[in-house]
Amino acid sequence: MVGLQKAETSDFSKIGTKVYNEITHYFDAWYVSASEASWRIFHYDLHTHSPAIQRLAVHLPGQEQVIYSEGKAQQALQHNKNTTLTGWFKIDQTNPLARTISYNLFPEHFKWNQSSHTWAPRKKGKVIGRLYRANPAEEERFFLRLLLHHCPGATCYEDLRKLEDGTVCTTFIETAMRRGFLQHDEECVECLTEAADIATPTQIRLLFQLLKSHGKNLADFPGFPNIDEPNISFKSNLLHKQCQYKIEYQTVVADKNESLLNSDQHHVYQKVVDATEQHTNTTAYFVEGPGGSGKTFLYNTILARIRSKGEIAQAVASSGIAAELLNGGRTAHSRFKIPISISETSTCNISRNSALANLI
Ligand SMILES: Nc1ncnc2c1ncn2[C@@H]1O[C@H](COP(=O)(O)OP(=O)(O)OP(=O)(O)O)[C@@H](O)[C@H]1O
Repeated sequence: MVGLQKAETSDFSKIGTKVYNEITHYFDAWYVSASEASWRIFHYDLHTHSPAIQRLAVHLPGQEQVIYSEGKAQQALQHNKNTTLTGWFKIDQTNPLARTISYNLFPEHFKWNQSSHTWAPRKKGKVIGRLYRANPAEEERFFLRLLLHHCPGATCYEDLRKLEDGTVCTTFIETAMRRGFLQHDEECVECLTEAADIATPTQIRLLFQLLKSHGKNLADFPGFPNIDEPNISFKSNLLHKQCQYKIEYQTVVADKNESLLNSDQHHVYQKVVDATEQHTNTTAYFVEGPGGSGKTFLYNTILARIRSKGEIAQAVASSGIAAELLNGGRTAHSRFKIPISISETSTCNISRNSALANLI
């Protein structure tokens, strides 16, 4: 389904000198495609979520979130309600079945009542539980989260710190260590694997820094690459993306489309493809034709042919809508960092050793 597309009509030079209401601007110039319009007319779901997910609080004793109006902090504290975690401790005190289920699996068998802030046995529906994320740098909270995955039946925080022989540890870190949850660095591997899927590059760099500060490297964990390898070559993300086109697929597309080109299209196609083969040729070609005459089809055929040779072809257009129609297309402003307000002396904002400079 084609999503919402914004037709830009405003005068960008005025941004900053007058009040710019981005939301009004968005709705005023809102383009609804035919497929989206029919989707909305038939009231199809815009998004679904299956199975439902119950988010589970993970907080240290007395550190749960309390929401209060200004000046009513004391009252809010007195009437503080259970969180999903303290509610789990409570039901474990009275319900023998609840005591057999760990916190992360609890929503599959028990239902959280949002108004009474209590758990009750689930009668219908499939719901899975997800504990809020904790950063390893938070230490105690991180290890509490770890213990909550493995220790069913806790009726208070102290129970979570209890060892099998009844000894109560002073911290969650100590409990996790003594119960053997950290023996093989498995938690670190899990943490890195999870980070690879969901963390931002900054968060990943922080994790890497944390590993280094403990004298470890990725290569210390099975299945992770040794990034100290001297011969390893790193491509920038930009370059990497451009090299990801599958040559076989691009060849099939180029061959198929080439056979369909009409004589005018074929004439331009041959000229441009021949020019790309001579790498010193810097000729600019302009293709003109009425709407629907096959210009975009021609561009995509040329792009596929160049990419089928393992070479890089940058597809750019002056508007987002036009760029969408080109395979791997971007707006020229975005790709080449062209300033929005330009003067005679404007230049593209590309620094010398950047990934973009390298790509170009
Ligand atoms: N040689 C061809 N063989 C088969 N289909 C073609 C050919 N050329 C164009 N088409 C088809 O014709 C339709 C219109 O072509 P296209 O979108 O490329 O035109 P355009 O000139 O870029 O239009 P506009 O200027 O409105 O963007 C598309 O569905 C395209 O796939």
